[in-house]
Amino acid sequence: MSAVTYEKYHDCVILRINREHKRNAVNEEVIDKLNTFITKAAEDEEAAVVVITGSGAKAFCSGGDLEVFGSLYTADEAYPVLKKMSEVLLKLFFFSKPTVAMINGHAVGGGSEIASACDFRFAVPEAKLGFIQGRLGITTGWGGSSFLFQQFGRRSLPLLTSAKVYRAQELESIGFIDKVFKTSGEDLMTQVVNELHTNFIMDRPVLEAYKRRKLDQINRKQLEANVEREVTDCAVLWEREEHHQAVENFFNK
Ligand SMILES: CCCC(=O)SCCNC(=O)CCNC(=O)[C@H](O)C(C)(C)COP(=O)(O)OP(=O)(O)OC[C@H]1O[C@@H](n2cnc3c(N)ncnc32)[C@H](O)[C@@H]1OP(=O)(O)O
Repeated sequence: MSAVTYEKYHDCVILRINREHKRNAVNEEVIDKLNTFITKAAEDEEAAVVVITGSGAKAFCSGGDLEVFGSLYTADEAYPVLKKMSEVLLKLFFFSKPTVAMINGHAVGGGSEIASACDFRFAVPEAKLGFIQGRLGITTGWGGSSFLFQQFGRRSLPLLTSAKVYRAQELESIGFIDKVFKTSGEDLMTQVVNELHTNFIMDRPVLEAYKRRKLDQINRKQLEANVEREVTDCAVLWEREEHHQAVENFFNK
């Protein structure tokens, strides 16, 4: 099965990361497929909204695949891989239609960065989200904190510096998550589509025009420069022993 699937539910496109056995961790195939499918969704005239989610009930995304990313040792090795994913998330951030992260379980590390690049965040009641990169001796490195500051302002810093994992309800109470569904389960995508059809004007040209108004507020060149600095900072921290030890600890737990 493909590492990411492109599914249609009426006028919604669902991009689903399909690596449940690794809690939907991101490897190179996920990066490439997300890139391809974001372009496909932009060209899809039926699609009004794009939803990103993970497969299974346990995780939205557990961040970078630590087996793949763990084999990168130096800053020079880490930089191009971090950069590649940051370019995909920039493309998602500047996507022409509204985007939703449907957080169906844990969203940690890079998973929280994907969620931060979306316009809206919905979650199941059991979902948890954390910018845990600090616990691994690194920072966000896919643009996640730049997207977070852009959308969430000064309330962003505590989420990053704590490196804590938060419950969906806590994040809803501070406005980072827009909607926590009452139940999870197999009909999750039906709930998402119902939510969109109840609370969104599902008229693609109208939604695209409002998305343009949002993006009009943003200095794209500045945000791209911020993301570049974030990638570089993370790559520099990457080669520290603290980081390599934390990755080793995860696999030895
Ligand atoms: C550039 C990237 C920046 C980053 O993303 S840094 C952050 C990297 N991510 C992490 O440190 C999170 C690691 N994962 C976890 O903390 C937990 O797996 C998580 C998401 C809370 C889910 O917990 P559980 O549901 O109890 O699942 P579990 O730990 O037993 O894992 C099940 C199987 O999945 C694997 N897995 C989970 N996250 C992974 C990852 N990121 N990379 C590679 N493999 C990963 C894990 O090793 C386990 O595999 P196995 O079944 O033992 O073979």
